[in-house]
Amino acid sequence: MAQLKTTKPASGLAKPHLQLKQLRRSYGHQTVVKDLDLHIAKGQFLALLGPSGCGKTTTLRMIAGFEQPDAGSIYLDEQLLADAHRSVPPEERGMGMVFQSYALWPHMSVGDNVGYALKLRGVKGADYTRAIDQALEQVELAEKRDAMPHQLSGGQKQRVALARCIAAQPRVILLDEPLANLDRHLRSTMETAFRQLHRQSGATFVYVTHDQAEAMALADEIAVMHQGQLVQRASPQHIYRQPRTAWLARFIGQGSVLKMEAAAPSANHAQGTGQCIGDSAWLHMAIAHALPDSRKPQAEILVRPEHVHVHAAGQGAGLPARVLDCIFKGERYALRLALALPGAQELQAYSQQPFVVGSPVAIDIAQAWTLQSAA
Ligand SMILES: Nc1ncnc2c1ncn2[C@@H]1O[C@H](COP(=O)(O)OP(=O)(O)OP(=O)(O)O)[C@@H](O)[C@H]1O
Repeated sequence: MAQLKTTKPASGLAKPHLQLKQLRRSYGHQTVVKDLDLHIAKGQFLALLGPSGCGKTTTLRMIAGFEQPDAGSIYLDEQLLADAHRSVPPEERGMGMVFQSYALWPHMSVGDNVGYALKLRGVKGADYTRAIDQALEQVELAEKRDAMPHQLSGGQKQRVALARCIAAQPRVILLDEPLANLDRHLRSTMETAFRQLHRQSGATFVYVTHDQAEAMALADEIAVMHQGQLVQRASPQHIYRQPRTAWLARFIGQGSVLKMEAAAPSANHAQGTGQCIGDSAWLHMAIAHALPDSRKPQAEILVRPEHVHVHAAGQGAGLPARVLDCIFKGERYALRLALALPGAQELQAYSQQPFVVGSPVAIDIAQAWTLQSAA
Protein backbone atom coordinates (compact mmCIF):
# COMPACT_ATOMS: atom_id res chain seq x y z
CA MET A 1 0.00 0.00 0.00
CA ALA A 2 1.58 3.30 -1.08
CA GLN A 3 1.50 5.75 1.81
CA LEU A 4 0.77 9.44 1.56
CA LYS A 5 2.50 11.90 3.83
CA THR A 6 0.16 14.17 5.75
CA THR A 7 -0.18 17.57 4.15
CA LYS A 8 -2.11 20.50 5.57
CA PRO A 9 -5.10 21.84 3.63
CA ALA A 10 -4.08 24.50 1.13
CA SER A 11 -6.35 27.14 2.62
CA GLY A 12 -7.04 27.79 6.29
CA LEU A 13 -10.44 29.11 5.21
CA ALA A 14 -11.52 25.82 3.68
CA LYS A 15 -14.66 24.41 5.24
CA PRO A 16 -13.47 21.30 7.05
CA HIS A 17 -15.41 18.09 6.79
CA LEU A 18 -15.05 14.41 6.11
CA GLN A 19 -16.04 13.26 2.66
CA LEU A 20 -16.44 9.75 1.32
CA LYS A 21 -16.76 9.86 -2.44
CA GLN A 22 -17.98 6.85 -4.41
CA LEU A 23 -16.26 4.59 -1.91
CA ARG A 24 -16.06 0.93 -2.84
CA ARG A 25 -14.55 -2.11 -1.16
CA SER A 26 -14.76 -5.80 -2.03
CA TYR A 27 -13.55 -9.00 -0.41
CA GLY A 28 -13.12 -11.64 -3.09
CA HIS A 29 -16.25 -11.53 -5.22
CA GLN A 30 -18.33 -9.82 -2.53
CA THR A 31 -18.64 -6.04 -2.79
CA VAL A 32 -19.38 -4.96 0.78
CA VAL A 33 -19.33 -1.17 0.30
CA LYS A 34 -20.88 0.01 -2.96
CA ASP A 35 -20.17 3.51 -4.27
CA LEU A 36 -20.85 5.16 -0.94
CA ASP A 37 -21.14 8.96 -0.94
CA LEU A 38 -21.21 10.52 2.50
CA HIS A 39 -20.32 14.05 3.61
CA ILE A 40 -19.95 14.65 7.33
CA ALA A 41 -19.84 18.20 8.68
CA LYS A 42 -17.25 19.33 11.19
CA GLY A 43 -18.42 18.67 14.74
CA GLN A 44 -21.29 16.49 13.61
CA PHE A 45 -22.38 13.32 15.43
CA LEU A 46 -23.27 10.90 12.65
CA ALA A 47 -24.48 7.37 13.31
CA LEU A 48 -23.77 4.77 10.66
CA LEU A 49 -26.65 2.36 11.22
CA GLY A 50 -27.55 -0.90 9.54
CA PRO A 51 -28.06 -4.62 10.09
CA SER A 52 -25.17 -6.99 10.66
CA GLY A 53 -22.98 -7.41 7.59
CA CYS A 54 -24.16 -4.26 5.75
CA GLY A 55 -20.63 -2.82 5.56
CA LYS A 56 -20.60 -0.32 8.44
CA THR A 57 -17.37 -1.51 10.06
CA THR A 58 -15.62 -1.80 6.71
CA THR A 59 -16.58 1.83 6.00
CA LEU A 60 -15.30 2.94 9.41
CA ARG A 61 -12.07 1.01 8.95
CA MET A 62 -11.51 2.72 5.60
CA ILE A 63 -12.01 6.12 7.27
CA ALA A 64 -9.56 5.10 10.02
CA GLY A 65 -6.99 3.85 7.51
CA PHE A 66 -7.03 0.15 8.44
CA GLU A 67 -8.52 -0.79 5.06
CA GLN A 68 -7.92 0.76 1.67
CA PRO A 69 -10.74 1.49 -0.78
CA ASP A 70 -10.77 -0.38 -4.11
CA ALA A 71 -12.28 2.72 -5.70
CA GLY A 72 -13.44 6.16 -4.64
CA SER A 73 -11.72 8.47 -2.17
CA ILE A 74 -11.77 9.82 1.38
CA TYR A 75 -11.00 13.45 2.18
CA LEU A 76 -10.64 15.20 5.51
CA ASP A 77 -10.93 18.93 4.95
CA GLU A 78 -9.17 19.21 1.63
CA GLN A 79 -6.65 16.52 2.40
CA LEU A 80 -6.84 13.29 0.45
CA LEU A 81 -6.65 10.49 3.03
CA ALA A 82 -7.11 7.53 0.72
CA ASP A 83 -8.05 6.32 -2.69
CA ALA A 84 -7.33 3.10 -4.56
CA HIS A 85 -3.64 3.99 -4.95
CA ARG A 86 -2.63 5.94 -1.88
CA SER A 87 -3.36 5.94 1.83
CA VAL A 88 -2.35 8.17 4.73
CA PRO A 89 -1.35 5.85 7.61
CA PRO A 90 -3.86 5.69 10.50
CA GLU A 91 -1.57 7.45 12.98
CA GLU A 92 -1.27 10.48 10.67
CA ARG A 93 -5.00 10.99 10.13
CA GLY A 94 -5.72 12.90 13.35
CA MET A 95 -8.43 10.44 14.25
CA GLY A 96 -9.19 8.43 17.36
CA MET A 97 -10.96 5.11 17.47
CA VAL A 98 -13.04 3.50 20.21
CA PHE A 99 -13.77 -0.21 19.86
CA GLN A 100 -16.36 -2.55 21.32
CA SER A 101 -13.53 -4.49 22.98
CA TYR A 102 -12.02 -1.36 24.69
CA ALA A 103 -8.50 -2.36 23.52
CA LEU A 104 -6.77 -1.16 26.71
CA TRP A 105 -3.21 -2.22 27.44
CA PRO A 106 -3.64 -4.72 30.32
CA HIS A 107 -0.20 -4.10 31.85
CA MET A 108 -0.60 -0.31 31.98
CA SER A 109 -2.44 1.74 34.60
CA VAL A 110 -5.52 3.72 33.61
CA GLY A 111 -3.45 6.93 33.54
CA ASP A 112 -0.76 5.38 31.32
CA ASN A 113 -3.39 3.99 28.95
CA VAL A 114 -4.96 7.43 28.63
CA GLY A 115 -1.58 9.10 28.10
CA TYR A 116 -0.19 6.51 25.68
CA ALA A 117 -0.69 8.48 22.47
CA LEU A 118 0.55 11.66 24.14
CA LYS A 119 3.77 9.96 25.23
CA LEU A 120 4.36 8.76 21.67
CA ARG A 121 3.98 12.36 20.57
CA GLY A 122 6.64 13.47 23.07
CA VAL A 123 4.28 15.23 25.53
CA LYS A 124 5.98 15.15 28.95
CA GLY A 125 5.94 16.42 32.54
CA ALA A 126 3.15 18.71 33.75
CA ASP A 127 1.50 18.89 30.29
CA TYR A 128 1.29 15.08 30.17
CA THR A 129 -0.18 14.82 33.68
CA ARG A 130 -2.66 17.66 33.08
CA ALA A 131 -3.92 16.17 29.82
CA ILE A 132 -4.51 12.78 31.49
CA ASP A 133 -6.26 14.35 34.48
CA GLN A 134 -8.50 16.47 32.27
CA ALA A 135 -9.50 13.53 30.08
CA LEU A 136 -10.23 11.33 33.11
CA GLU A 137 -12.28 14.11 34.70
CA GLN A 138 -14.34 14.40 31.53
CA VAL A 139 -15.34 10.76 31.82
CA GLU A 140 -15.70 11.03 35.63
CA LEU A 141 -12.94 8.56 36.40
CA ALA A 142 -10.29 10.81 37.96
CA GLU A 143 -10.11 8.57 41.06
CA LYS A 144 -9.16 5.53 38.94
CA ARG A 145 -5.96 7.06 37.55
CA ASP A 146 -3.71 4.45 39.21
CA ALA A 147 -6.03 1.45 38.83
CA MET A 148 -5.24 -1.36 36.39
CA PRO A 149 -7.75 -2.24 33.63
CA HIS A 150 -8.69 -5.59 35.22
CA GLN A 151 -9.88 -3.71 38.32
CA LEU A 152 -12.52 -1.82 36.30
CA SER A 153 -16.06 -2.67 35.25
CA GLY A 154 -16.98 -2.87 31.54
CA GLY A 155 -18.49 0.61 31.59
CA GLN A 156 -15.42 2.03 33.33
CA LYS A 157 -13.10 0.38 30.79
CA GLN A 158 -15.09 1.91 27.95
CA ARG A 159 -14.85 5.32 29.62
CA VAL A 160 -11.07 4.90 29.90
CA ALA A 161 -10.97 4.07 26.19
CA LEU A 162 -12.94 7.25 25.53
CA ALA A 163 -10.63 9.30 27.75
CA ARG A 164 -7.62 7.91 25.87
CA CYS A 165 -9.25 8.98 22.65
CA ILE A 166 -10.11 12.50 23.86
CA ALA A 167 -6.70 13.09 25.42
CA ALA A 168 -5.09 12.86 21.99
CA GLN A 169 -7.47 15.63 20.78
CA PRO A 170 -8.38 14.01 17.48
CA ARG A 171 -10.31 15.89 14.80
CA VAL A 172 -12.53 12.88 14.23
CA ILE A 173 -13.56 10.15 16.68
CA LEU A 174 -14.63 6.84 15.16
CA LEU A 175 -16.65 4.55 17.40
CA ASP A 176 -17.37 0.94 16.47
CA GLU A 177 -20.30 -0.48 18.49
CA PRO A 178 -18.70 0.84 21.71
CA LEU A 179 -21.66 -0.11 23.91
CA ALA A 180 -22.26 -3.59 22.54
CA ASN A 181 -20.66 -5.33 25.54
CA LEU A 182 -22.51 -3.36 28.21
CA ASP A 183 -25.79 -4.09 29.95
CA ARG A 184 -28.92 -2.03 29.26
CA HIS A 185 -28.61 0.27 32.27
CA LEU A 186 -24.94 1.03 31.62
CA ARG A 187 -25.64 1.66 27.96
CA SER A 188 -28.02 4.50 28.74
CA THR A 189 -25.53 6.00 31.22
CA MET A 190 -22.82 5.78 28.56
CA GLU A 191 -25.10 7.37 25.95
CA THR A 192 -25.27 10.42 28.19
CA ALA A 193 -21.46 10.36 28.55
CA PHE A 194 -21.02 10.21 24.75
CA ARG A 195 -23.35 13.14 24.18
CA GLN A 196 -21.55 15.24 26.79
CA LEU A 197 -18.15 14.38 25.39
CA HIS A 198 -19.24 15.19 21.90
CA ARG A 199 -20.43 18.63 23.02
CA GLN A 200 -17.29 19.30 25.06
CA SER A 201 -14.74 18.06 22.55
CA GLY A 202 -16.21 19.65 19.41
CA ALA A 203 -14.80 16.66 17.49
CA THR A 204 -16.64 14.99 14.63
CA PHE A 205 -18.10 11.67 15.79
CA VAL A 206 -18.84 8.78 13.44
CA TYR A 207 -20.60 6.07 15.41
CA VAL A 208 -21.25 2.60 14.01
CA THR A 209 -24.16 0.67 15.47
CA HIS A 210 -26.84 -1.83 14.49
CA ASP A 211 -29.10 -0.57 17.30
CA GLN A 212 -31.63 2.00 16.04
CA ALA A 213 -32.56 3.17 19.54
CA GLU A 214 -28.90 3.93 20.27
CA ALA A 215 -28.45 5.77 16.96
CA MET A 216 -31.59 7.83 17.59
CA ALA A 217 -30.60 8.70 21.15
CA LEU A 218 -27.11 9.85 20.19
CA ALA A 219 -26.76 11.20 16.71
CA ASP A 220 -27.63 14.51 15.00
CA GLU A 221 -28.01 12.53 11.81
CA ILE A 222 -28.26 8.88 10.90
CA ALA A 223 -26.93 7.33 7.70
CA VAL A 224 -28.63 3.97 7.20
CA MET A 225 -26.75 1.34 5.20
CA HIS A 226 -28.18 -1.81 3.67
CA GLN A 227 -26.17 -4.28 1.61
CA GLY A 228 -23.26 -1.88 1.25
CA GLN A 229 -25.36 1.06 0.08
CA LEU A 230 -26.71 4.19 1.67
CA VAL A 231 -30.49 3.91 2.00
CA GLN A 232 -31.25 7.25 3.65
CA ARG A 233 -29.42 9.91 5.60
CA ALA A 234 -31.40 12.35 7.73
CA SER A 235 -32.11 13.42 11.32
CA PRO A 236 -33.41 10.67 13.66
CA GLN A 237 -36.82 12.36 13.70
CA HIS A 238 -37.01 12.48 9.92
CA ILE A 239 -35.91 8.86 9.50
CA TYR A 240 -38.46 7.71 12.08
CA ARG A 241 -41.36 9.69 10.64
CA GLN A 242 -40.52 9.57 6.96
CA PRO A 243 -38.48 6.46 6.09
CA ARG A 244 -37.83 6.26 2.39
CA THR A 245 -38.40 2.57 1.82
CA ALA A 246 -40.52 -0.22 3.25
CA TRP A 247 -37.32 -2.01 4.30
CA LEU A 248 -36.21 1.02 6.33
CA ALA A 249 -39.68 1.50 7.83
CA ARG A 250 -39.52 -2.05 9.15
CA PHE A 251 -35.92 -1.67 10.35
CA ILE A 252 -36.42 1.62 12.22
CA GLY A 253 -38.63 1.64 15.29
CA GLN A 254 -41.94 0.01 15.93
CA GLY A 255 -44.57 0.14 13.26
CA SER A 256 -46.45 -1.79 10.64
CA VAL A 257 -46.22 -1.77 6.89
CA LEU A 258 -49.74 -2.19 5.50
CA LYS A 259 -51.03 -2.57 1.99
CA MET A 260 -53.74 -0.29 0.75
CA GLU A 261 -55.42 0.16 -2.58
CA ALA A 262 -53.34 2.67 -4.48
CA ALA A 263 -56.28 4.16 -6.37
CA ALA A 264 -58.96 3.97 -3.72
CA PRO A 265 -62.45 5.12 -4.58
CA SER A 266 -63.22 8.74 -3.73
CA ALA A 267 -59.51 9.49 -3.42
CA ASN A 268 -58.66 13.07 -4.04
CA HIS A 269 -55.18 12.50 -2.67
CA ALA A 270 -52.13 12.60 -4.83
CA GLN A 271 -50.66 9.09 -4.94
CA GLY A 272 -46.98 8.32 -4.74
CA THR A 273 -44.25 7.73 -2.23
CA GLY A 274 -43.06 9.94 0.58
CA GLN A 275 -46.36 11.49 1.59
CA CYS A 276 -48.11 11.79 4.91
CA ILE A 277 -51.77 10.86 4.76
CA GLY A 278 -53.72 12.40 7.63
CA ASP A 279 -57.27 11.78 6.42
CA SER A 280 -58.47 8.85 8.56
CA ALA A 281 -61.69 8.20 6.69
CA TRP A 282 -59.84 8.01 3.38
CA LEU A 283 -57.09 5.83 4.88
CA HIS A 284 -59.63 3.39 6.31
CA MET A 285 -61.32 3.13 2.94
CA ALA A 286 -58.04 2.53 1.09
CA ILE A 287 -56.93 -0.13 3.60
CA ALA A 288 -60.37 -1.83 3.57
CA HIS A 289 -60.12 -2.08 -0.23
CA ALA A 290 -56.69 -3.75 -0.18
CA LEU A 291 -58.03 -7.18 -1.10
CA PRO A 292 -55.25 -9.79 -1.34
CA ASP A 293 -56.45 -10.92 -4.78
CA SER A 294 -57.14 -7.40 -6.04
CA ARG A 295 -55.97 -6.63 -9.56
CA LYS A 296 -55.91 -2.96 -8.71
CA PRO A 297 -52.51 -1.48 -7.83
CA GLN A 298 -51.53 -1.73 -4.19
CA ALA A 299 -49.37 0.72 -2.26
CA GLU A 300 -47.44 0.24 0.97
CA ILE A 301 -47.87 2.55 3.92
CA LEU A 302 -46.15 2.81 7.28
CA VAL A 303 -48.39 3.07 10.33
CA ARG A 304 -46.68 3.85 13.62
CA PRO A 305 -48.33 2.41 16.78
CA GLU A 306 -48.80 5.87 18.32
CA HIS A 307 -51.09 6.76 15.40
CA VAL A 308 -53.43 3.82 15.96
CA HIS A 309 -56.31 4.44 18.41
CA VAL A 310 -58.05 1.33 19.68
CA HIS A 311 -61.51 1.13 21.19
CA ALA A 312 -63.89 -1.69 22.05
CA ALA A 313 -65.98 -2.94 19.13
CA GLY A 314 -69.32 -1.18 18.95
CA GLN A 315 -68.00 2.04 20.52
CA GLY A 316 -67.70 4.27 17.47
CA ALA A 317 -66.63 3.74 13.88
CA GLY A 318 -63.29 2.45 12.67
CA LEU A 319 -61.73 -0.55 11.00
CA PRO A 320 -62.71 -3.87 12.60
CA ALA A 321 -59.82 -5.80 14.16
CA ARG A 322 -59.05 -8.54 16.65
CA VAL A 323 -56.51 -8.48 19.49
CA LEU A 324 -53.69 -10.99 18.94
CA ASP A 325 -51.50 -9.93 21.84
CA CYS A 326 -51.58 -7.43 24.70
CA ILE A 327 -48.33 -6.87 26.61
CA PHE A 328 -47.92 -4.63 29.66
CA LYS A 329 -44.99 -2.23 29.13
CA GLY A 330 -45.17 -0.23 32.34
CA GLU A 331 -46.40 3.09 31.02
CA ARG A 332 -48.83 1.51 28.50
CA TYR A 333 -49.91 -1.69 26.78
CA ALA A 334 -48.47 -2.79 23.44
CA LEU A 335 -51.07 -4.46 21.25
CA ARG A 336 -50.71 -6.67 18.21
CA LEU A 337 -53.87 -6.59 16.14
CA ALA A 338 -55.18 -8.30 13.01
CA LEU A 339 -57.61 -6.44 10.79
CA ALA A 340 -60.90 -8.34 10.51
CA LEU A 341 -60.79 -7.88 6.75
CA PRO A 342 -59.65 -10.07 3.85
CA GLY A 343 -55.90 -10.51 4.15
CA ALA A 344 -56.01 -10.08 7.97
CA GLN A 345 -53.19 -7.55 7.88
CA GLU A 346 -51.41 -7.18 11.22
CA LEU A 347 -50.53 -3.93 12.94
CA GLN A 348 -49.23 -2.64 16.24
CA ALA A 349 -50.86 -0.14 18.58
CA TYR A 350 -50.47 1.33 22.06
CA SER A 351 -53.22 1.62 24.62
CA GLN A 352 -53.62 2.91 28.16
CA GLN A 353 -56.08 0.10 28.88
CA PRO A 354 -55.61 -3.65 28.51
CA PHE A 355 -57.66 -5.62 25.96
CA VAL A 356 -58.54 -9.29 26.20
CA VAL A 357 -56.65 -11.40 23.65
CA GLY A 358 -59.09 -12.54 20.96
CA SER A 359 -61.58 -9.74 21.60
CA PRO A 360 -62.99 -7.68 18.70
CA VAL A 361 -61.99 -3.99 18.60
CA ALA A 362 -62.31 -1.05 16.25
CA ILE A 363 -59.32 1.04 15.26
CA ASP A 364 -58.76 4.54 13.98
CA ILE A 365 -55.58 5.22 12.05
CA ALA A 366 -54.81 8.91 12.48
CA GLN A 367 -52.00 9.09 9.91
CA ALA A 368 -49.74 7.02 7.71
CA TRP A 369 -46.70 7.50 5.50
CA THR A 370 -46.51 6.24 1.93
CA LEU A 371 -43.44 4.15 1.09
CA GLN A 372 -41.40 3.10 -1.89
CA SER A 373 -41.87 -0.58 -2.61
CA ALA A 374 -39.77 -2.91 -0.43
CA ALA A 375 -36.04 -2.68 -1.06
N1 LIG B 1 -11.37 -9.04 6.12
C1 LIG B 1 -12.46 -9.54 5.55
N2 LIG B 1 -12.37 -10.57 4.66
C2 LIG B 1 -13.47 -11.07 4.05
N3 LIG B 1 -14.71 -10.62 4.26
C3 LIG B 1 -14.88 -9.61 5.12
C4 LIG B 1 -13.76 -9.01 5.81
N4 LIG B 1 -14.23 -8.01 6.59
C5 LIG B 1 -15.57 -7.99 6.42
N5 LIG B 1 -15.96 -8.93 5.54
C6 LIG B 1 -17.34 -9.20 5.09
O1 LIG B 1 -17.87 -7.97 4.64
C7 LIG B 1 -19.25 -7.85 5.01
C8 LIG B 1 -19.44 -6.56 5.75
O2 LIG B 1 -18.76 -6.63 6.97
P1 LIG B 1 -18.77 -5.45 8.03
O3 LIG B 1 -17.97 -5.89 9.23
O4 LIG B 1 -18.36 -4.19 7.38
O5 LIG B 1 -20.32 -5.36 8.39
P2 LIG B 1 -21.05 -4.64 9.58
O6 LIG B 1 -22.20 -3.93 8.98
O7 LIG B 1 -20.10 -3.83 10.38
O8 LIG B 1 -21.57 -5.88 10.42
P3 LIG B 1 -21.57 -6.13 12.02
O9 LIG B 1 -22.60 -5.19 12.59
O10 LIG B 1 -21.98 -7.58 12.12
O11 LIG B 1 -20.19 -5.87 12.49
C9 LIG B 1 -19.58 -9.09 5.79
O12 LIG B 1 -20.22 -10.01 4.93
C10 LIG B 1 -18.23 -9.63 6.22
O13 LIG B 1 -18.27 -11.02 6.34
